[in-house]
Amino acid sequence: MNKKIGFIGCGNMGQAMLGALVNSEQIDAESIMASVRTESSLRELRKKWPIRVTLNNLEVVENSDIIILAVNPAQYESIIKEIREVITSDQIIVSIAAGINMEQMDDWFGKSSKIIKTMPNTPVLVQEGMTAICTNEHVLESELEMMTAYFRLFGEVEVMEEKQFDAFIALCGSSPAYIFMMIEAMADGAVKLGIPRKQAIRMAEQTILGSAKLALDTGIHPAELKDMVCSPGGATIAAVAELEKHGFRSAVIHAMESCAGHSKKMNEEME
Ligand SMILES: NC(=O)C1=CN([C@@H]2O[C@H](COP(=O)(O)OP(=O)(O)OC[C@H]3O[C@@H](n4cnc5c(N)ncnc54)[C@H](OP(=O)(O)O)[C@@H]3O)[C@@H](O)[C@H]2O)C=CC1
Ligand SMILES: O=C(O)[C@@H]1CCC=N1
Repeated sequence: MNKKIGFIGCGNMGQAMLGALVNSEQIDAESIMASVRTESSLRELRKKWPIRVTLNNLEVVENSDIIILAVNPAQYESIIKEIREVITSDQIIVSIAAGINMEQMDDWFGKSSKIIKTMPNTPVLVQEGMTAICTNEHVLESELEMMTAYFRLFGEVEVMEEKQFDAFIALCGSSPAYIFMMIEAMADGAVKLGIPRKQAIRMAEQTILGSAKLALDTGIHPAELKDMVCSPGGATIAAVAELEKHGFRSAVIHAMESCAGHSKKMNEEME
């Protein structure tokens, strides 16, 4: 855990990863450097995190062993073309972008750079992330092991084939948004039923956390856990019937298809 880590771009996802690294207390914050585009983001970063910050992307490259590209997909091509001359063959480049494949990145780098493609999610900030990871052929097995260890600081990590990434984005990269919508909707329902908003949000959050933990810790299939809540002729099955009537599960499945489809389309548009 003694590598120098650089972030090029450090917004929502970059700061979730940065926060996890700093909070892990296994990485010296002084060994982390991040660049952003605007003065206002630079000031904000400097205020929030005890790391080195800059507006110069090349300075990040020159000061890092591992370089995380945490800009939006539309910026990838220009950033890669900006930094490729100063990247050396032993530096590791980490992509976190949706919709950009490794072949495309190889092409933009135009040389044998070591690329690790990942898809993290925002729960990495609290070390409960779920990250998928794959590499190009220039990354050694030992380097993949090292990077997996770094990603474990963020939560769970799984090596996956690149062709599964669009589906993984729908399942884990984007899904915190659906879960937060669920929390918000449950809180709205509770407010409608007379519970104050703040209390309702906290109770909904704890219930979602507890349900996920119950499923993970027991290994019981979610359908069975659902059945265990539904007492015969009881209140829960009335709610379940209503959710089915409004296509709850179908809405989730279609949303995920749309998410994965969009990610695939982004890939095609970049080619
Ligand atoms: N948000 C999420 O939950 C997830 C996002 N991702 C991926 O993470 C990446 C970033 O997303 P997200 O964090 O949401 O985006 P944000 O818009 O929050 O952050 C983008 C960052 O890039 C910086 N930036 C833009 N242009 C440049 C430049 N030329 N040089 C240096 N920095 C630049 C911005 O700086 P400034 O503020 O100064 O403009 C900002 O810090 C995307 O590729 C996305 O696909 C992956 C998984 C989950
Ligand atoms: O919305 C996006 O495209 C990114 C990828 C996963 C989460 N946010």
